[in-house]
Amino acid sequence: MSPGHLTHVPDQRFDEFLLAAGALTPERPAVVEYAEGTVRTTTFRELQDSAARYAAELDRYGLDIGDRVMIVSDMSAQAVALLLACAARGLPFVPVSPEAPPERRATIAELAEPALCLTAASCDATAAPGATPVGQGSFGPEGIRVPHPPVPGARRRRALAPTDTAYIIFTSGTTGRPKGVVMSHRAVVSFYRGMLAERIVGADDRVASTSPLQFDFSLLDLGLALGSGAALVPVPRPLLRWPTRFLKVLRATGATQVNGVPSIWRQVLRHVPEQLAELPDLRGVLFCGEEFPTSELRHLQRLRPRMRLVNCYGATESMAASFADVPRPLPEETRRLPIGQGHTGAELLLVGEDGTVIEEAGTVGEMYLRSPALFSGYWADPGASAAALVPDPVEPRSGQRVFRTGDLACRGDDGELYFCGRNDSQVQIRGNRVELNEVQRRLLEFPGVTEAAALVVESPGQEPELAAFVVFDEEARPADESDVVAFCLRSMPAYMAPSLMRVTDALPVNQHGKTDHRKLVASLASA
Ligand SMILES: Nc1ncnc2c1ncn2[C@@H]1O[C@H](COS(=O)(=O)NC(=O)C[C@H](N)c2ccccc2)[C@@H](O)[C@H]1O
Repeated sequence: MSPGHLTHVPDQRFDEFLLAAGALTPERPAVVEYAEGTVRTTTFRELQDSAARYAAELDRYGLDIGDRVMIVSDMSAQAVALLLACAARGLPFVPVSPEAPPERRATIAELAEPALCLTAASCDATAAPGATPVGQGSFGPEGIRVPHPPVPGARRRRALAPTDTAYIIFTSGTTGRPKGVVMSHRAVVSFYRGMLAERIVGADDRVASTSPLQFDFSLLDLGLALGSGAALVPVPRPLLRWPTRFLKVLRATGATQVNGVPSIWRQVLRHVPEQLAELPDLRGVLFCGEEFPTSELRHLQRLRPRMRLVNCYGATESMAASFADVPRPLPEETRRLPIGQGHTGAELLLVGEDGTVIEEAGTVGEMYLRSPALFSGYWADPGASAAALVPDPVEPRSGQRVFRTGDLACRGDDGELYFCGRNDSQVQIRGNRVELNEVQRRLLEFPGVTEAAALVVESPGQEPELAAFVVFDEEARPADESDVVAFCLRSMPAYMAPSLMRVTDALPVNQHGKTDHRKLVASLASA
């Protein structure tokens, strides 16, 4: 966008944006689903009708603008219709994956206090422990069923504003409690518009989505597909683990674009590269969430040299921040991928420890994001919100807030930004955010554990792994390592549970008295 030139486009709700392009072509496919060998298509007209039916059913419960609806489901045509219905009624949706353990769902419900918790009729997620039946229900092709509906409260709102909340995504939090990222209709639609300016897909594309609904990557895929008048192809999560079945879904649905974290390609590249090379329709891949190992990226490029590869960088606090095409072919000397400088309408700044903006190439700084797509704040956490949404370092007097990403980067000679890691204890496991402090706190809750450490172990060509070390009280009988892992899995998603667990007599400390992570990692090698 040229400086000073703002095109006037009226604010749209999340659902209005997503249905606008398809309204011009109502008979075209909006969602293409694959189940047990059959492909089922939902047109834009059918999707709009389903959303309208769900919205009318939601009206029965007398909910007010801002009342939350927790949705436990994988991505599907029905789930998309329900997201659209909630948005049309100003009801913030809180997406939770059926894979999330019941205790995690209970924690999110405790924090978000949803008026309704609707579970997809097709999924057998067990009820969260201690959940009261009020507001618990299901949704599916037959509609919404809530056996014990909530009693309507007094209405406090008259009309929805663009700054009202479209959704809240709960992600790993440093305090050991999930953090709720609150995204407004204006923020999400601003991001979607910035993303569409990158021309990643067109109306004839079919965008395969491989992320769970509770990961905002799935919402990016939804906006990229429907916003472009293209079709969304939800890839059934269980099939992702089988490379041949994953490719079979792509072939059967005619997917032309595949979005996902880098690790979804690992097994395909390892076991069935020739099948990937032969896929007839695939012409684009977008990845995000963590760095794509350059060796694997080169392999992918060799197999499909004409395919466009887009590196998407960003955090849930703005859905994403930038897009950068991977150079084709990737030069041999390339060690780091460019992440771009901010999508259309957004700007990534590099800021030094002294708070000044860094312009020169080669100097590492922390990325701050200026964007209309910034989140409203963390749910019920004004302190964390104020620490993340800070005064504009270029002109603090303006009152404009920018997002402190916690990510380090440096500018190349080409002016491009290159990711250089984090400045805190947040790590990415298979593209998912993990706060090591949250894992550590959970380990310390295990009966008898007196000390705990969680860290990430990285080895070339392998996925980063979570390692954990626990020390038991002398009087306590040390538990089996597997019991400690199971204890973590009860309250956290699988990607947050340590895959390397060690019971040890003591944690080594360095000269500052801090846990010596290097020695812990070395102890794994010697074991
Ligand atoms: N392309 C990258 N290279 C390298 N490190 C990265 C990259 N994309 C994120 N990250 C890292 O992941 C962190 C964000 O983690 S997160 O909040 O869980 N969100 C995500 O990972 C997904 C993110 N919301 C998203 C959703 C949809 C499309 C793009 C991005 C960033 O702060 C970075 O540290």
